[in-house]
This record gives sequence, C-alpha cells and structure tokens, in this order.
Amino acid sequence: MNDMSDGYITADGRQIGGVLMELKNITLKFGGVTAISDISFDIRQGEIRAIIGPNGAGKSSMLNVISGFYIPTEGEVWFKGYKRGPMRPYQVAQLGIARTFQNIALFDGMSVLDNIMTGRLTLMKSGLLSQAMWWGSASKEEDEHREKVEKIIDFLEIQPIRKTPVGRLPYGLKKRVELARALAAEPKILLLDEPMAGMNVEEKEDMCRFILDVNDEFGTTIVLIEHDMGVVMDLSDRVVVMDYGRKIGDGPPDEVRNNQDVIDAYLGVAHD
Ligand SMILES: Nc1ncnc2c1ncn2[C@@H]1O[C@H](COP(=O)(O)OP(=O)(O)OP(=O)(O)O)[C@@H](O)[C@H]1O
Repeated sequence: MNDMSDGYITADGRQIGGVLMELKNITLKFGGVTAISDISFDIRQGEIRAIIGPNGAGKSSMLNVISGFYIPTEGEVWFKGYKRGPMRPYQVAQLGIARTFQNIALFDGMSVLDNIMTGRLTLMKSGLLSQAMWWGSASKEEDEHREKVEKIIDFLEIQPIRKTPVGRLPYGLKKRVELARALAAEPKILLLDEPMAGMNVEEKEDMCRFILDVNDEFGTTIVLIEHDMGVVMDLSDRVVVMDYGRKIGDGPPDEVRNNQDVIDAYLGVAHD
C-alpha cells in the first residue's frame, strides 16, 4: 500500500478507489464529555473499513457522525467531494448511506419480505396517496421494488423464511434480515454496528461471508465496528483504532496489530 492518491490494490487483489468520505478534525462533545477528540481519516470507494477500540473509546459516536445522526462539535465531513451540512434521516438515505444497529431494529410482527421492503421506502417515488390514485403505475413501481428485494433475498439465502414474521426468527437470521433491509436501500456506504455481536461461531462465519460477498458483488463500501478481533483482522482492508476519543492507529490490519499504542490500549496500560 504505497501511493494512495487514486486508491490501492488490497492483499487479495481487489481494487480500492479514491476517497468517498473524508472526516477532518472531528471533535464531538456531550456537555463536559469529549467522545471524539480531533480525529481525521478517510473512507475509500470499495473499502472495508473497521473502527475498533476498547469500551467507551468513541466508536459508536463516530459511526453516528459518519451516518449524519450526530453533527460534530468541531470538524468537517466531506462526502463525494462535498462538505456535508446537517441532514435529516431521509436525506442521509438519499445520499446512499444505510446502516444496521447494535440492537436489532426490525418490525417483529411483519414478514421478512415486508421488513426488507421498508428499506426501499426512500427510493419509492409513489407515496400512499398517489398509489391509491394511480394504482396502475404505482403497482408497476412496486413490482420493480419487489424484484430488487427478491434479488437481495436470493443473495443472502433467506428464501425459505421470506414469509416468516421476523419475531419468530433466531438471532443470527434476524441480523441477516437487517443486513438485507440496509442493502435494499442500495447504499454507497453501509455502516454495520457490531454485526457479529451475540452470534455463535457458525453465524459469525456466515455473516463474514455475506459481508465480503456484498462488498465484492455490489462494490458497496463498508464501515464496521466490531469487537471480535479475529473478524476485524480477517475482513478489513484498513482499521482505525480509537482510545479515549482519540485516534491511536490507522492502517492495514497487520500494521495496526503491531502498533505499540494499540497493544497498550487493549492491555489497559495506564495513560501518562
Ligand atoms: N448521548 C450521549 N450523551 C452523553 N455521553 C455520551 C453519549 N454517547 C456517548 N457518550 C459518551 O461518549 C463516550 C464514547 O461513547 P461511545 O458509545 O461512542 O463509545 P464506544 O467505543 O462505542 O463504546 P462501546 O464499545 O462500549 O459501545 C463514552 O464516555 C460515553 O459515555
């Protein structure tokens, strides 16, 4: 990984593109608590970028800045070459940013298919009223949305449960449905907040495979927070390491793994 101006080639031969999002000198304060302190890094087209760090390091806060949910106290977020201002959630979705949550956020009483359909709401031109008035064209549009959703269902191998209410599914499958819903929005950047949390080994292996396949098949840029170090090191192209709201490492997994500050942070070495 030498000159990164136009991207780089990963160890497994994938082409990573130019900068998609740039976070410049981000500071985020909650009253007297500084959750993020003057952090800068970029996210490149097609990359799998991880954010790691001990509990309370500021990872979730950073994901919320990336998603546009939090406005940084200081610093700038640049996306596709434009400085981003405050945005409403639907504007975030329209920009092509989708996410999954640490605690699953699905509609338990609705089927898998209908839950995934909700991921396409921001892409739907026809509102409920116009669907009622112009059911002909609206249903054509709905057919197109269903077609896209069926492709995602095939891709994530959840055909057998497409009609099942989400509340009846085991944890690992719920997580997969959440991934499917996020993908239904056809995001440019997919944010995954601890996608493996609470999973058994087999479920983790499946989720790893799907994340890699999504990145490979759709070219989706992926940013993830994850506590399982093995998963992070296997999946990620580059890793940002946070500790006490600061950035203490940033680079490919092998580099980060050997960074003394990172080793100290994980071993709980006292700060000066
Ligand atoms: N909404 C909030 N109001 C006040 N303080 C907050 C808020 N959100 C986060 N913090 C504080 O900011 C710091 C960073 O929290 P954050 O949740 O971003 O860390 P994290 O690395 O994601 O932690 P974990 O791995 O435990 O989820 C912590 O000290 C936390 O208490």
